Amino acid sequence: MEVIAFDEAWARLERHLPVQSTAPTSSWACTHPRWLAEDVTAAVDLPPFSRSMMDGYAIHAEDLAARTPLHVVADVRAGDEAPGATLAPGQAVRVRTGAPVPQGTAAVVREEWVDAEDGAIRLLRPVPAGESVQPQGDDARRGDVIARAGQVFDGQTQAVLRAAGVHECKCLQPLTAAILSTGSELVTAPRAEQCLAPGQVFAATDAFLQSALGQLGVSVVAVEHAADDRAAIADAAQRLATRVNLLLLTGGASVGDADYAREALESIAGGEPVLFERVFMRPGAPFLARPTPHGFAFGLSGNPAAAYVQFHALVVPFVLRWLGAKEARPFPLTALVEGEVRAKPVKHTRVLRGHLHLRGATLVFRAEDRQSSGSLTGLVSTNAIARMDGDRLADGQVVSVAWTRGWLPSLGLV
Ligand SMILES: Nc1nc2c(c(=O)[nH]1)N[C@H]1C(S)=C(S)[C@@H](COP(=O)(O)OP(=O)(O)OC[C@H]3O[C@@H](n4cnc5c(N)ncnc54)[C@H](O)[C@@H]3O)O[C@H]1N2
Ligand code: MOO
Repeated sequence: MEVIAFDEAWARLERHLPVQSTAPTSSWACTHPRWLAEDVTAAVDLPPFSRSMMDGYAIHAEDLAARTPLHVVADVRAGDEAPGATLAPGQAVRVRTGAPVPQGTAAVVREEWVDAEDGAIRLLRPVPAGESVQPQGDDARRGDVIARAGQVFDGQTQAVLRAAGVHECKCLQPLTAAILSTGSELVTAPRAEQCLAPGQVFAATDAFLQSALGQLGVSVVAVEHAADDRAAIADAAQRLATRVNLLLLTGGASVGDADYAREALESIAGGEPVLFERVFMRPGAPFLARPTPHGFAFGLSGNPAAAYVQFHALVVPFVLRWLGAKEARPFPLTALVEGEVRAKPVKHTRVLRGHLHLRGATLVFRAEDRQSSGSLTGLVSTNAIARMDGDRLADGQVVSVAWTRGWLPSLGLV
């Protein structure tokens, strides 16, 4: 059986990225994150007109240090049209934040900097030219590129596109996924009164697979379980692979006589041959990948902790690239190791589960104490994985890492 290096596994995945179709996407409807398929240009100037950034008075260039009263000739609110007449020396126009300023405005002097009395204002201090005025097109001019292909299309990008008058853009289509956990020992829908029979375990893995895929905007349309039955697993794999883009099969990926994942993935009609079935990574060596007619199928290890590192180390960056995130790659960040980590010398790439946090301004990774593929409880506090290629990481050494818990770290919740 061929065993390939971690980097070779990623290289093969990259070479077999499915081509995802694009779809027009509204900037006015709330969606899960997607990725832009094309550069986007502003349809209007942003802001569309020169506007006041303060409640105050628009004044002429000759009056920036005026000592004599300025006559207030108009009053403009946000939503009003700009006054038709050009501002002349000696005049002021009362403006509210967001209101268009008249032609001839050199600055807006905020209310706190004037004495206003009887339709006139007196400056309490000189005002620099340009003060509190945002010129039309200051943020972007019509035709400027405001977002690029490969950038994320989420609420933040939608806000920019809307403001710049872009109501629709092209994004890559979102993906659908199915999870198929296999194993006759798995209890998948416990009732309150039901305990484990001898030899049984509660199915755990689909929980984090489903929630992490959801955070990537992948809709998980089916979560199924199959006993260790060759035909049942193959049938479910075929049915699900026809229905969704991404099939994640867990369990039965190893070499035992009841390990049917490879056969099941191979029997999916069409597509290309299995890209790999075993990777020099620990945990997570039994790891299958196969392009299918509708997308892709992975066979992850049955051990939940091994499936977790396989998923975050290779499946997540692959899915992100497939979704259109051009920059996605395994272990994209670096951190300093906190505490020494030692392991048996093997040619495997080890993937450590651990915790990323800030020490001052430095990102620091602390490995969980228990790294065995049989230990799952550490996942409650795990928020990252790190790559270890030798048998030792010294305290303070730079290590490549990946977040595994999305936005939670920035809230300090984990
Ligand atoms: N003779 C060999 N045996 C094994 C090898 C090997 O190279 N030669 N590899 C070992 C390694 S490494 C791993 S990892 C496991 C992976 O095996 P499978 O993918 O076939 O996984 P299973 O045997 O189906 O299950 C392993 C373990 O995990 C439990 N499990 C499975 N699914 C779930 C789930 N959804 N939730 C919770 N727990 C689950 C299952 O009960 C087993 O205890 O193979 C080694 N063996
Ligand atoms: O690859 Mo296995 O996950 O080490 O137990």
